[in-house]
Amino acid sequence: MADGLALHQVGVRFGGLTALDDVSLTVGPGEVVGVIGPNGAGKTTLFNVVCGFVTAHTGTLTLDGRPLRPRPHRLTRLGIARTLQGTGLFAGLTVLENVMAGASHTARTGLLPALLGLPRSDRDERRLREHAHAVLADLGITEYADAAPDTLPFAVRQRVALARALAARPRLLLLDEPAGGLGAEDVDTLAELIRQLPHRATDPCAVLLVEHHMDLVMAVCDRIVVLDFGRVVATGSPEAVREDPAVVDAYLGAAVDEAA
Ligand SMILES: Nc1ncnc2c1ncn2[C@@H]1O[C@H](COP(=O)(O)OP(=O)(O)OP(=O)(O)O)[C@@H](O)[C@H]1O
Repeated sequence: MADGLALHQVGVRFGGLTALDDVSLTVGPGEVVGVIGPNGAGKTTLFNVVCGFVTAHTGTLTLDGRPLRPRPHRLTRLGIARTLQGTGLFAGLTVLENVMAGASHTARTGLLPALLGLPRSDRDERRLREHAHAVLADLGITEYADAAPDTLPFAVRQRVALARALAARPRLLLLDEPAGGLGAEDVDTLAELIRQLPHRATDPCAVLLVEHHMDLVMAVCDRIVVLDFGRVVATGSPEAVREDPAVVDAYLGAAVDEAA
């Protein structure tokens, strides 16, 4: 069975409403895969299934061929990290501390030794701090290390949220609408960053990107999965998907509905 993440015929219902129906997709190592679709197509539900916020009623998930039953608090231990809509940064912590929190599961000592200030927790903290600094440098935001997140422009906060996710050294990064609230120039910078992720010298990772922003998806994805009414209506390269009549139909239908 293939390496990476795979969803096999996943279905989700909310009461009488079918949010996902028979959805299959894969994200292999080194791939950037995008999920797009009009409003209500099921993108957020799919993201939530992979994060473990929503349980699939039918179908299965696998990671490297092994059954995956995601739980939000256990994702990083599986090598999966995520960013959510908005930045979700801790307001009481500095940028550096937020990024350290992203990697804290790698610390060998638990909370108690840290609170008691035991030597091993000092070593752990120094290691986390150095790693967090390296990730900030990698993303070009070292200058904000000591700042409080809520004093920073939104685009920088987004980047800090990404740094926090990357600090966990994921093999797979899940991005939920990372372009939301960004201007055109910031979207271009983000696109460049996402494209690099699978090719980084240290800790390269695959990406599953759920996103409204078509230009971003077209610019960064190797493969795009198009959802409409909870079903996959097309899968392929950006070029193939752009030309696919089912995709044009899905978006045109949505545009006509909105106009009405
Ligand atoms: N917790 C829930 N309870 C009931 N219905 C839900 C719930 N979450 C989503 N839905 C419904 O499931 C369908 C898919 O919603 P979802 O949010 O996944 O779509 P989406 O593609 O992310 O939409 P958008 O682009 O507007 O964010 C919609 O009809 C939505 O109203």
